[in-house]
Amino acid sequence: MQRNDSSPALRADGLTKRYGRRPALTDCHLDIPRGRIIGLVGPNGAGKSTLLQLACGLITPTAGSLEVLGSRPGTNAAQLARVAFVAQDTPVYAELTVADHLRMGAGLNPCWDTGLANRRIGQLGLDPRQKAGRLSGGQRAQLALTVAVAKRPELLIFDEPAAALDPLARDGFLHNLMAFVAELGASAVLSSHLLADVERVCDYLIVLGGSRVQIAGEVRDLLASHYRLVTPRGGLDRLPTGVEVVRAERNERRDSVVVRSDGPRPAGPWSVESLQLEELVLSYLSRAAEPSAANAGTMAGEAAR
Ligand SMILES: Nc1ncnc2c1ncn2[C@@H]1O[C@H](COP(=O)(O)OP(=O)(O)OP(=O)(O)O)[C@@H](O)[C@H]1O
Repeated sequence: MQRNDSSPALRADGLTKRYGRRPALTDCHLDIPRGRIIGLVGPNGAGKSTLLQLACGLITPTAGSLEVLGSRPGTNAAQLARVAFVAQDTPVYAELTVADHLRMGAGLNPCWDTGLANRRIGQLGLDPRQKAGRLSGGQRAQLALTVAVAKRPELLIFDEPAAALDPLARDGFLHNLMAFVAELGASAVLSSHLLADVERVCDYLIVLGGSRVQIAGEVRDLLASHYRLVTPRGGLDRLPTGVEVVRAERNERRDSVVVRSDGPRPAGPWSVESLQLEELVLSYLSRAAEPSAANAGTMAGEAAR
């Protein structure tokens, strides 16, 4: 049941969540189109699970707003049916069999796709009579993915889905995730500490750090608008104007600055190096972790002083 609806997959406006006085998310703004696989990355305690739980309607914001597929999350059964959530550790019911999970999914979800669920279980080679508690970690993750996808949701939400899986199981899981998202024409958001996984499957990135969105955007655009300038030591004063310094590093021989700029890559007495996604993420996370940076970028020239 795919709706012809152009509202964003996720839209956050000043989204803030505090637990008591502890901020988990602070003044977050997001506007993410549909049809993306969104990678949500950030260090422990950055607020990733909090954002995903808000998106499922399991918790509510302290301030600001969040819309999922154009509606407030979890407000009614129809909205719940449009979103599938797989929590950390891909929970399944240990005493229920694989077939029980599918029966339960069919009973609880109005758009349940029995054909898809059975086909998947067959492809995975899972025995429908097997209790879920006796499945391997990889099989449990695949069962949870199957149940989530057979709902035929418009948005799939995964909290660290592949963290406990060995590389082969992870590879299979991610492959299936991409295939399902394409088959359903859905969007997906997954949090992960595994940047290589994010790089492989995600076309949109959110970096959370210190409870704030550090950067968000299409991966392709982010990689095009960020690069590293390298100069001999002391060369930072000669950076071009108009570039935002994300992170500056110097050692005895050279200065190196990761910058953001939407303009053309500047010519000058520096070399320009493209970034891998991992380097881009680490640059923002390093900046967020620096107390003096106050999470704000500096413009060219300021960084060198
Ligand atoms: N139920 C809760 N009660 C109180 N504080 C909480 C609760 N849930 C999360 N927090 C706090 O909110 C902050 C964000 O936590 P969250 O679990 O969202 O981070 P995370 O990025 O998912 O971390 P991790 O990568 O370790 O899973 C942390 O400081 C955490 O201690």
